[in-house]
Amino acid sequence: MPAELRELTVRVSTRRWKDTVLDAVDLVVPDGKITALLGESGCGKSMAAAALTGSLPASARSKGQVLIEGAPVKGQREWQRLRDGTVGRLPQAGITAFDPEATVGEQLRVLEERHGRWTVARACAATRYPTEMADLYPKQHSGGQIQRAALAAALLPRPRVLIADEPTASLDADTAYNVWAALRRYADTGAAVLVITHDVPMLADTKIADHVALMRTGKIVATGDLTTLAALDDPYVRGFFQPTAY
Ligand SMILES: Nc1ncnc2c1ncn2[C@@H]1O[C@H](COP(=O)(O)OP(=O)(O)OP(=O)(O)O)[C@@H](O)[C@H]1O
Repeated sequence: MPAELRELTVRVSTRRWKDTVLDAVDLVVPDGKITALLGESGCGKSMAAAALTGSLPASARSKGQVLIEGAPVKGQREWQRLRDGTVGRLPQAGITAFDPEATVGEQLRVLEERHGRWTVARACAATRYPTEMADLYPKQHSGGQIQRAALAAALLPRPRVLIADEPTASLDADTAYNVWAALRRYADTGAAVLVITHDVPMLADTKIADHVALMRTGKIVATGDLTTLAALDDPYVRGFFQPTAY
C-alpha cells in the first residue's frame, strides 16, 4: 500500500491549548484509486493530510505509524526525500504552494526542469490552469486560478501519492468537475490519491471517488463506497449524508 496511517494519534499542545486532533486513525490510500476524506470542519482532515506528508505542526506530538510504499517513515530527513517527488501535497490555500516573489510560470518551469517528468503544458492542461496567467505573481491570481496552479505544481513531479486538501473549494461547478476529472485521470495512471473535500453532492453525482472515509472529532467513523456509507444505519453518518438525499 502506498500510503497509510496506522493507529495514528496526534496531540497538539500550545501554551494556551491542548487537544487530541487525531485519535488512533487507521487510513489506507490505495494505488490507482481516489479516496475522499470527509467530515465536519475542524474534525482533523487537514491534520491527517499533514501526517501523510510529514508536515505536522511543530506543536504536534504523534504516536503510531505513517507508512509510505509499505514502509514506516522515520524522521524529517526521510520526509524531505519523499516530498521531493514521491509524495505530493496540494495545500488547502493554494497560494502557500508558491514563493510570492516569483511568477507562477517561473516556479512551474523550475519544477519541470528539476523532476523531468510532466511538462508545464501537460500539468496546466490537466488542471485547466489558464497558461496566459503564468507571467503573473501568485497574489495576482483569483482563489480558483491559484488553486489550479497549485494542483499543476503538485502534479509536475508525478508523485506516487497525491494528497489534495480541498482542491475544488473555490471553484465554480464546471471547473470543479474538471479538476475532479483531472484527479481521476491521475489516479488512473496508478497513483494513490487522497482528496479532502466537503463536496458530497459532486461525489454523489459523479461517483468519481472509489472510497470514502468519514471523520468525526479526530476519528475515522466509517469507510467504504459512498452509497454504502450513505445507507449505514448510524445516526451520525446518516445525518452527515442526509442533506444531499440520494
Ligand atoms: N497548526 C496548528 N496548530 C495547532 N492546532 C491546529 C493547527 N491546525 C489545526 N489545528 C487544530 O487541529 C484540529 C483539526 O484541524 P484540521 O485543520 O485538521 O480540521 P479540518 O477537518 O481540516 O477542518 P476544515 O474542514 O475546516 O479545513 C482543530 O481543532 C484545529 O484547531
